Amino acid sequence: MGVDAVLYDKVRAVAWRDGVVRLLDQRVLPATLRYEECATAAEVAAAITAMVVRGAPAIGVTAAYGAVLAVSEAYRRAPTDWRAAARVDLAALRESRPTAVNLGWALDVMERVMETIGAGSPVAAVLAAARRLHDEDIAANRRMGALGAALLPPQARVLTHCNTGALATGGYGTALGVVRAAAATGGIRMVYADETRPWLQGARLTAWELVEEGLPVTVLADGAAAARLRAGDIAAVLVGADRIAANGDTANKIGTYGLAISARHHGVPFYVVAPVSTIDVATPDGHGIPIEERAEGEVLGCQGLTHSPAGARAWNPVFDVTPAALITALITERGVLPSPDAEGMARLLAQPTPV
Ligand SMILES: CSC[C@H]1O[C@H](OP(=O)(O)O)[C@H](O)[C@@H]1O
Repeated sequence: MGVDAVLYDKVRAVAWRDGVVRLLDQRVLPATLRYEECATAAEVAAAITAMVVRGAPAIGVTAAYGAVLAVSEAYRRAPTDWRAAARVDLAALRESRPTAVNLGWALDVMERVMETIGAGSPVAAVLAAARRLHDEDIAANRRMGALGAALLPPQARVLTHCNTGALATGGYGTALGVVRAAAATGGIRMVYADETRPWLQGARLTAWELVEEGLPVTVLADGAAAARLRAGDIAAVLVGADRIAANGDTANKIGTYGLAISARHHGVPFYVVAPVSTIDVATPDGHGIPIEERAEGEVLGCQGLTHSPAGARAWNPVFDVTPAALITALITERGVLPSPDAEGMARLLAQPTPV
Protein backbone atom coordinates (compact mmCIF):
# COMPACT_ATOMS: atom_id res chain seq x y z
CA MET A 1 0.00 0.00 0.00
CA GLY A 2 2.92 2.29 0.66
CA VAL A 3 0.98 4.92 2.56
CA ASP A 4 3.16 6.91 4.95
CA ALA A 5 3.16 5.63 8.49
CA VAL A 6 1.57 8.68 10.05
CA LEU A 7 -1.61 8.29 8.05
CA TYR A 8 -3.64 11.09 9.45
CA ASP A 9 -1.04 13.68 8.53
CA LYS A 10 -0.38 12.35 5.05
CA VAL A 11 -3.57 10.95 3.63
CA ARG A 12 -6.56 13.25 3.51
CA ALA A 13 -10.09 12.10 2.79
CA VAL A 14 -10.62 15.48 1.12
CA ALA A 15 -8.32 18.24 -0.13
CA TRP A 16 -8.41 21.32 -2.37
CA ARG A 17 -5.84 20.83 -5.12
CA ASP A 18 -5.27 23.26 -8.01
CA GLY A 19 -8.87 24.39 -8.24
CA VAL A 20 -10.56 21.01 -7.79
CA VAL A 21 -11.80 19.01 -4.81
CA ARG A 22 -9.72 15.84 -4.49
CA LEU A 23 -11.40 12.93 -2.73
CA LEU A 24 -9.90 9.63 -1.65
CA ASP A 25 -12.42 7.10 -2.96
CA GLN A 26 -13.45 5.25 0.21
CA ARG A 27 -15.63 2.81 -1.71
CA VAL A 28 -12.55 0.89 -2.87
CA LEU A 29 -10.29 1.10 0.21
CA PRO A 30 -8.24 -0.68 1.38
CA ALA A 31 -7.77 -2.72 -1.80
CA THR A 32 -7.24 0.33 -3.98
CA LEU A 33 -5.88 3.82 -3.31
CA ARG A 34 -7.78 5.90 -5.87
CA TYR A 35 -8.65 9.60 -5.94
CA GLU A 36 -11.67 11.23 -7.53
CA GLU A 37 -11.36 14.87 -8.61
CA CYS A 38 -14.49 17.06 -8.62
CA ALA A 39 -14.45 20.20 -10.77
CA THR A 40 -18.04 21.29 -10.07
CA ALA A 41 -20.34 21.53 -7.05
CA ALA A 42 -22.65 19.01 -8.72
CA GLU A 43 -19.80 16.50 -8.91
CA VAL A 44 -19.08 17.08 -5.21
CA ALA A 45 -22.74 16.51 -4.33
CA ALA A 46 -22.78 13.29 -6.35
CA ALA A 47 -19.60 12.10 -4.63
CA ILE A 48 -21.11 12.70 -1.18
CA THR A 49 -24.30 10.83 -2.12
CA ALA A 50 -22.29 7.93 -3.57
CA MET A 51 -20.12 7.85 -0.40
CA VAL A 52 -16.90 8.43 -2.25
CA VAL A 53 -16.32 10.56 0.82
CA ARG A 54 -18.28 9.83 4.01
CA GLY A 55 -18.18 10.64 7.68
CA ALA A 56 -20.04 13.62 9.09
CA PRO A 57 -17.12 16.07 9.53
CA ALA A 58 -15.50 14.98 6.25
CA ILE A 59 -18.81 15.60 4.47
CA GLY A 60 -18.92 19.09 5.98
CA VAL A 61 -15.39 19.94 4.87
CA THR A 62 -16.10 18.53 1.41
CA ALA A 63 -19.29 20.58 1.11
CA ALA A 64 -17.35 23.72 2.06
CA TYR A 65 -14.92 23.13 -0.81
CA GLY A 66 -17.91 22.33 -3.03
CA ALA A 67 -19.26 25.77 -2.16
CA VAL A 68 -15.98 27.26 -3.41
CA LEU A 69 -16.52 25.54 -6.76
CA ALA A 70 -20.09 26.84 -6.83
CA VAL A 71 -19.02 30.42 -6.15
CA SER A 72 -16.18 30.26 -8.67
CA GLU A 73 -18.47 29.03 -11.44
CA ALA A 74 -21.23 31.47 -10.50
CA TYR A 75 -18.87 34.45 -10.54
CA ARG A 76 -17.52 33.36 -13.92
CA ARG A 77 -21.01 33.17 -15.36
CA ALA A 78 -22.61 36.13 -13.56
CA PRO A 79 -20.08 38.47 -11.92
CA THR A 80 -22.75 40.93 -10.83
CA ASP A 81 -25.20 38.36 -9.42
CA TRP A 82 -23.03 35.42 -8.44
CA ARG A 83 -24.67 34.85 -5.04
CA ALA A 84 -28.04 33.83 -6.51
CA ALA A 85 -26.38 31.47 -8.98
CA ALA A 86 -24.16 29.95 -6.29
CA ARG A 87 -27.10 29.34 -3.97
CA VAL A 88 -28.63 26.96 -6.53
CA ASP A 89 -25.56 24.73 -6.30
CA LEU A 90 -25.43 25.05 -2.51
CA ALA A 91 -29.03 23.84 -2.33
CA ALA A 92 -28.04 20.71 -4.27
CA LEU A 93 -25.10 20.13 -1.92
CA ARG A 94 -27.47 20.39 1.07
CA GLU A 95 -29.56 17.56 -0.35
CA SER A 96 -26.65 15.18 -0.96
CA ARG A 97 -27.13 13.26 2.35
CA PRO A 98 -29.79 13.92 5.01
CA THR A 99 -28.46 12.85 8.41
CA ALA A 100 -25.04 14.41 9.00
CA VAL A 101 -25.79 17.93 10.25
CA ASN A 102 -22.18 18.99 9.57
CA LEU A 103 -23.15 19.23 5.89
CA GLY A 104 -25.75 21.93 6.47
CA TRP A 105 -23.64 23.58 9.16
CA ALA A 106 -20.66 23.94 6.79
CA LEU A 107 -22.83 25.39 4.04
CA ASP A 108 -24.36 27.85 6.51
CA VAL A 109 -20.82 28.98 7.39
CA MET A 110 -20.00 29.45 3.70
CA GLU A 111 -23.23 31.34 3.01
CA ARG A 112 -22.49 33.73 5.86
CA VAL A 113 -19.06 34.38 4.36
CA MET A 114 -20.63 34.97 0.95
CA GLU A 115 -22.78 37.70 2.47
CA THR A 116 -19.78 39.60 3.82
CA ILE A 117 -17.77 39.72 0.59
CA GLY A 118 -17.36 43.08 -1.13
CA ALA A 119 -16.79 43.89 -4.79
CA GLY A 120 -14.47 41.87 -6.99
CA SER A 121 -13.84 38.17 -7.18
CA PRO A 122 -15.18 36.30 -4.14
CA VAL A 123 -13.21 33.12 -4.79
CA ALA A 124 -10.18 33.85 -2.61
CA ALA A 125 -12.38 34.77 0.37
CA VAL A 126 -14.55 31.65 0.18
CA LEU A 127 -11.54 29.41 -0.37
CA ALA A 128 -9.89 30.90 2.70
CA ALA A 129 -13.08 30.21 4.68
CA ALA A 130 -13.20 26.58 3.52
CA ARG A 131 -9.54 26.05 4.39
CA ARG A 132 -10.17 27.62 7.84
CA LEU A 133 -13.11 25.29 8.40
CA HIS A 134 -10.93 22.32 7.41
CA ASP A 135 -8.07 23.36 9.72
CA GLU A 136 -10.47 23.99 12.60
CA ASP A 137 -11.92 20.51 12.21
CA ILE A 138 -8.48 18.93 12.54
CA ALA A 139 -7.66 21.14 15.53
CA ALA A 140 -10.95 20.16 17.18
CA ASN A 141 -10.16 16.48 16.62
CA ARG A 142 -6.79 16.83 18.28
CA ARG A 143 -8.38 18.56 21.29
CA MET A 144 -11.03 15.84 21.56
CA GLY A 145 -8.34 13.19 21.23
CA ALA A 146 -6.49 14.57 24.23
CA LEU A 147 -9.65 14.96 26.31
CA GLY A 148 -10.81 11.43 25.48
CA ALA A 149 -7.42 9.82 26.04
CA ALA A 150 -7.38 11.24 29.56
CA LEU A 151 -10.49 9.15 30.31
CA LEU A 152 -8.79 5.85 29.38
CA PRO A 153 -6.51 3.70 31.52
CA PRO A 154 -3.00 2.91 30.23
CA GLN A 155 -2.87 0.08 27.71
CA ALA A 156 -6.61 0.26 27.20
CA ARG A 157 -8.66 -2.15 25.15
CA VAL A 158 -11.42 -0.20 23.40
CA LEU A 159 -14.23 -1.08 21.04
CA THR A 160 -15.24 1.09 18.08
CA HIS A 161 -18.07 1.19 15.55
CA CYS A 162 -17.90 2.32 11.93
CA ASN A 163 -15.01 4.60 10.96
CA THR A 164 -14.33 7.80 12.81
CA GLY A 165 -10.75 8.45 11.81
CA ALA A 166 -8.86 10.62 9.35
CA LEU A 167 -11.11 9.22 6.63
CA ALA A 168 -14.30 10.43 8.32
CA THR A 169 -13.06 13.93 9.16
CA GLY A 170 -10.81 16.72 8.00
CA GLY A 171 -7.98 14.65 9.50
CA TYR A 172 -6.90 12.80 12.67
CA GLY A 173 -10.40 11.62 13.61
CA THR A 174 -12.96 11.90 16.37
CA ALA A 175 -13.35 8.62 18.26
CA LEU A 176 -10.35 7.22 16.43
CA GLY A 177 -8.57 10.46 17.30
CA VAL A 178 -8.99 9.45 20.94
CA VAL A 179 -7.32 6.14 20.04
CA ARG A 180 -4.45 8.01 18.34
CA ALA A 181 -3.98 10.31 21.32
CA ALA A 182 -4.14 7.42 23.78
CA ALA A 183 -1.64 5.42 21.72
CA ALA A 184 0.76 8.36 21.95
CA THR A 185 0.37 8.68 25.74
CA GLY A 186 -0.85 5.80 27.90
CA GLY A 187 -0.83 3.25 25.10
CA ILE A 188 -3.54 1.18 23.45
CA ARG A 189 -3.49 -2.58 23.99
CA MET A 190 -6.17 -3.31 21.36
CA VAL A 191 -8.84 -1.69 19.25
CA TYR A 192 -11.76 -4.02 18.64
CA ALA A 193 -13.36 -2.64 15.47
CA ASP A 194 -16.91 -3.60 14.61
CA GLU A 195 -16.91 -4.49 10.90
CA THR A 196 -20.06 -2.33 10.62
CA ARG A 197 -22.29 -3.94 8.07
CA PRO A 198 -23.44 -3.29 5.42
CA TRP A 199 -20.79 -0.83 4.19
CA LEU A 200 -17.93 -2.27 6.29
CA GLN A 201 -16.44 1.05 7.37
CA GLY A 202 -14.88 -0.72 10.33
CA ALA A 203 -13.49 -3.79 8.60
CA ARG A 204 -12.18 -1.77 5.65
CA LEU A 205 -11.46 1.79 6.78
CA THR A 206 -10.78 1.68 10.53
CA ALA A 207 -8.67 -1.45 10.13
CA TRP A 208 -6.73 0.22 7.30
CA GLU A 209 -6.05 3.39 9.26
CA LEU A 210 -4.83 1.47 12.29
CA VAL A 211 -2.76 -1.12 10.44
CA GLU A 212 -1.08 1.62 8.38
CA GLU A 213 -0.09 3.34 11.63
CA GLY A 214 1.11 0.19 13.32
CA LEU A 215 -1.69 0.24 15.88
CA PRO A 216 -3.32 -3.01 17.06
CA VAL A 217 -6.75 -3.76 15.62
CA THR A 218 -9.02 -6.78 15.82
CA VAL A 219 -12.00 -6.77 13.50
CA LEU A 220 -15.18 -8.38 14.79
CA ALA A 221 -18.59 -9.11 13.38
CA ASP A 222 -21.11 -6.59 14.64
CA GLY A 223 -22.94 -9.46 16.31
CA ALA A 224 -19.84 -10.32 18.35
CA ALA A 225 -19.66 -6.95 20.13
CA ALA A 226 -21.92 -7.98 23.03
CA ALA A 227 -19.86 -11.10 23.74
CA ARG A 228 -16.69 -9.01 23.57
CA LEU A 229 -18.11 -6.57 26.11
CA ARG A 230 -19.20 -9.43 28.35
CA ALA A 231 -15.56 -10.63 28.51
CA GLY A 232 -15.04 -7.71 30.89
CA ASP A 233 -11.76 -6.28 29.59
CA ILE A 234 -13.04 -3.42 27.42
CA ALA A 235 -12.24 -0.03 28.97
CA ALA A 236 -14.65 1.94 26.79
CA VAL A 237 -16.76 1.98 23.67
CA LEU A 238 -15.83 4.95 21.44
CA VAL A 239 -18.17 6.09 18.67
CA GLY A 240 -18.69 9.16 16.51
CA ALA A 241 -21.87 11.01 15.63
CA ASP A 242 -23.70 12.37 12.63
CA ARG A 243 -26.22 14.55 14.42
CA ILE A 244 -26.66 15.26 18.12
CA ALA A 245 -30.03 16.68 19.14
CA ALA A 246 -30.38 19.49 21.69
CA ASN A 247 -31.06 16.97 24.48
CA GLY A 248 -28.03 14.80 23.64
CA ASP A 249 -29.84 12.05 21.71
CA THR A 250 -27.31 10.99 19.08
CA ALA A 251 -27.67 9.68 15.53
CA ASN A 252 -24.78 7.53 14.40
CA LYS A 253 -24.09 4.53 12.20
CA ILE A 254 -26.67 1.76 12.35
CA GLY A 255 -25.81 -0.61 15.18
CA THR A 256 -24.72 2.13 17.56
CA TYR A 257 -27.97 2.00 19.53
CA GLY A 258 -27.67 -1.74 20.14
CA LEU A 259 -24.03 -1.29 21.11
CA ALA A 260 -25.00 1.39 23.63
CA ILE A 261 -27.58 -0.93 25.20
CA SER A 262 -25.00 -3.69 25.43
CA ALA A 263 -22.37 -1.37 26.89
CA ARG A 264 -24.81 -0.18 29.56
CA HIS A 265 -25.79 -3.78 30.38
CA HIS A 266 -22.12 -4.72 30.83
CA GLY A 267 -21.15 -1.56 32.73
CA VAL A 268 -18.74 -0.36 30.00
CA PRO A 269 -18.42 3.43 29.49
CA PHE A 270 -19.98 4.53 26.18
CA TYR A 271 -18.40 7.72 24.81
CA VAL A 272 -19.64 9.77 21.88
CA VAL A 273 -16.82 11.84 20.37
CA ALA A 274 -17.93 14.68 18.10
CA PRO A 275 -17.17 18.34 17.37
CA VAL A 276 -19.87 20.87 18.25
CA SER A 277 -20.51 21.27 14.52
CA THR A 278 -22.39 17.96 14.92
CA ILE A 279 -24.80 19.40 17.48
CA ASP A 280 -28.15 20.48 16.05
CA VAL A 281 -29.88 22.77 18.55
CA ALA A 282 -32.81 23.15 16.16
CA THR A 283 -33.74 19.50 16.73
CA PRO A 284 -35.04 19.08 20.29
CA ASP A 285 -34.56 15.32 20.56
CA GLY A 286 -33.68 12.21 18.57
CA HIS A 287 -37.17 11.76 17.17
CA GLY A 288 -36.57 14.72 14.88
CA ILE A 289 -33.35 13.45 13.30
CA PRO A 290 -33.78 12.37 9.65
CA ILE A 291 -32.47 8.82 9.16
CA GLU A 292 -31.07 8.03 5.74
CA GLU A 293 -32.19 4.81 4.10
CA ARG A 294 -30.02 3.53 1.30
CA ALA A 295 -30.48 0.93 -1.45
CA GLU A 296 -31.61 -2.55 -0.46
CA GLY A 297 -28.77 -3.99 -2.51
CA GLU A 298 -26.25 -2.71 0.03
CA VAL A 299 -27.70 -5.26 2.49
CA LEU A 300 -28.59 -8.04 0.03
CA GLY A 301 -25.03 -8.20 -1.25
CA CYS A 302 -21.56 -6.98 -0.41
CA GLN A 303 -18.71 -5.65 -2.51
CA GLY A 304 -20.39 -6.68 -5.74
CA LEU A 305 -21.51 -10.16 -4.59
CA THR A 306 -25.25 -10.79 -4.00
CA HIS A 307 -25.76 -13.28 -1.18
CA SER A 308 -29.56 -13.16 -0.69
CA PRO A 309 -31.93 -14.91 -3.08
CA ALA A 310 -33.94 -13.02 -5.68
CA GLY A 311 -37.22 -11.95 -4.16
CA ALA A 312 -35.78 -11.14 -0.74
CA ARG A 313 -36.23 -7.51 0.35
CA ALA A 314 -33.98 -5.52 2.66
CA TRP A 315 -34.44 -2.68 5.16
CA ASN A 316 -31.36 -0.43 5.09
CA PRO A 317 -31.47 2.49 7.52
CA VAL A 318 -27.81 3.54 7.74
CA PHE A 319 -28.15 5.39 11.06
CA ASP A 320 -29.96 4.91 14.33
CA VAL A 321 -30.50 7.09 17.38
CA THR A 322 -28.99 6.42 20.79
CA PRO A 323 -30.92 8.08 23.63
CA ALA A 324 -28.78 10.45 25.69
CA ALA A 325 -29.52 8.35 28.78
CA LEU A 326 -27.30 5.59 27.36
CA ILE A 327 -24.33 7.91 26.74
CA THR A 328 -21.73 7.99 29.51
CA ALA A 329 -20.22 11.21 28.22
CA LEU A 330 -20.09 13.39 25.13
CA ILE A 331 -16.52 14.41 24.25
CA THR A 332 -16.24 17.63 22.24
CA GLU A 333 -13.52 20.19 21.58
CA ARG A 334 -15.23 22.44 24.14
CA GLY A 335 -15.02 19.85 26.87
CA VAL A 336 -16.43 16.58 28.17
CA LEU A 337 -20.11 16.45 29.14
CA PRO A 338 -20.98 13.51 31.42
CA SER A 339 -24.57 12.23 31.15
CA PRO A 340 -25.60 14.70 28.44
CA ASP A 341 -29.02 16.31 28.72
CA ALA A 342 -30.62 19.50 27.33
CA GLU A 343 -29.33 21.67 30.17
CA GLY A 344 -25.81 20.29 29.98
CA MET A 345 -25.75 20.64 26.19
CA ALA A 346 -26.72 24.31 26.48
CA ARG A 347 -23.94 24.87 29.04
CA LEU A 348 -21.46 23.09 26.78
CA LEU A 349 -22.38 25.24 23.78
CA ALA A 350 -21.98 28.37 25.89
CA GLN A 351 -18.32 27.41 26.45
CA PRO A 352 -15.79 29.14 24.21
CA THR A 353 -13.69 26.93 21.96
CA PRO A 354 -10.24 26.82 23.56
CA VAL A 355 -7.64 28.57 21.45
C1 LIG B 1 -16.47 11.11 12.55
S1 LIG B 1 -18.10 10.62 12.68
C2 LIG B 1 -18.32 9.66 11.25
C3 LIG B 1 -19.68 9.00 11.27
O1 LIG B 1 -20.18 8.95 9.92
C4 LIG B 1 -20.38 7.59 9.61
O2 LIG B 1 -21.45 7.40 8.73
P1 LIG B 1 -21.14 7.24 7.15
O3 LIG B 1 -19.94 6.36 7.02
O4 LIG B 1 -22.42 6.64 6.59
O5 LIG B 1 -20.92 8.65 6.65
C5 LIG B 1 -20.67 6.95 10.93
O6 LIG B 1 -21.96 7.25 11.40
C6 LIG B 1 -19.60 7.59 11.77
O7 LIG B 1 -19.76 7.49 13.13
